[in-house]
Amino acid sequence: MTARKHTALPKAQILIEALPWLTRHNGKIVVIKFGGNAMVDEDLKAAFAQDVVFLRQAGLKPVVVHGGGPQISAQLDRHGLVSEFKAGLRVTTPEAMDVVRMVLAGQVQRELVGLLNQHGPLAVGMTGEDAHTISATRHRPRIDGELVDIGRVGEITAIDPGAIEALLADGRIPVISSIARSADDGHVYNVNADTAAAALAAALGAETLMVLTDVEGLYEDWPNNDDVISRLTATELEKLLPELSSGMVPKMEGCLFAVRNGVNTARVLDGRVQHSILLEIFTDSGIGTMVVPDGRQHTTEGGAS
Ligand SMILES: Nc1ncnc2c1ncn2[C@@H]1O[C@H](COP(=O)(O)OP(=O)(O)O)[C@@H](O)[C@H]1O
Ligand SMILES: CC(=O)N[C@@H](CCC(=O)OP(=O)(O)O)C(=O)O
Repeated sequence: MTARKHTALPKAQILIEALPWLTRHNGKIVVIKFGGNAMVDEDLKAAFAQDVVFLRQAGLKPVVVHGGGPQISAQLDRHGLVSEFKAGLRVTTPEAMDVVRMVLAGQVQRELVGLLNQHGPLAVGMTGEDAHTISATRHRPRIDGELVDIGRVGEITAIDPGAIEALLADGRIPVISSIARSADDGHVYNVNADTAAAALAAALGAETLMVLTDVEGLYEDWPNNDDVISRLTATELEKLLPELSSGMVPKMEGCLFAVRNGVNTARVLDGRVQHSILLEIFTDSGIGTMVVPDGRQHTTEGGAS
C-alpha cells in the first residue's frame, strides 16, 4: 500500500526548516524597537504583534521598546507647540515633556499592548520610570563645538533590568516606553527610543537587537542611491558614523553600543515589510542591515547571527 499524499506537507517542511533557528534562539532575549514611522499602518501593526507573539510562543523572550516620533509631533501640533529637532533629538520643554509622556505611555504603548494581548494575556506595558528601569541625566549635545540645551532630553546613566527580567520570567512580553527618571532632579526625561532599546538590549544580555524603521536598512550612499549595506562589523560602522544623518544616527550608534556591550547582532530592518521579524530570525534570506562584533565576518549555519 502506498503512503497517502498529504497536501499540508509543504507546511511541515517550512516548519522544519526553521528548526535550527528555533534551537539556536531558544530562551534568548530579543529586544525589538518598533519605530514611529513604521507604526502608522494598521495591517503592519497587527502583523508586528503576530510576529512578536510567535517569537514568544517559539521559546524566545521578546522585549518591545517603542518610539512614537510622528505621533508626538502630531499631538504637539494639536496643542499649538512646535516640534524642533537638534542633533536628531526633539527639543523638549517641560510642557512638551507632558505631551511626550502622554503620547508614548498613554497612547502608543497602550495600543501595542492591546494588539499583543489579542493573542493572550502576554504583554505588560511600562515606562523607563517604572522600578528605576531607565535613569537619565540632562543631555546636552555638542553642536559645532558648543554644548546646547535641548530641555528635558535624557542621557541614560543607568539601567536596572530587574522589572523586565521578572516579567520575562513570568512569560510576559514587556512593552517599554522610552521615558526615564533623573536621580539628580526627579524630573522625567525624553529619551530617543533607539538609544533606549540599545541600552536595554545590552543590560539584558540580549542575543539580538532589532530596530524596525521605514527604510530597507542602512543605505551605503543615502540619499543618492538605495544600495543597502547588508552586513558590517562594529569597526566598519564606527568609521561610517560621522557620515550619517538624522534618524539613522541614534539607530546606528545604538547598534554599535549594543554589539560592543555583549549583544551578538544588531539589525536595522524594514518595518514596512510584513513579518520582517520572522523573515530575519527564522530564515537565511535575512533582510536589512546586520551589525556584528569585530572578528565575526561570516554567517554561521542555523541563524544569521
Ligand atoms: N544612510 C542612511 N540609510 C537609511 N536611512 C537614512 C540614512 N541616513 C538618514 N536616513 C534617514 O533616517 C530615517 C530613519 O530614521 P527615523 O525617521 O528616526 O526612523 P524611526 O521613526 O523608525 O525611528 C530614514 O527614513 C531616512 O530618511
Ligand atoms: C529625545 C527624542 O528625540 N525622543 C523621541 C522619542 C520617541 C522616538 O524616539 O520615536 P521614533 O523612534 O518613532 O523616532 C521624540 O521625542 O520623538
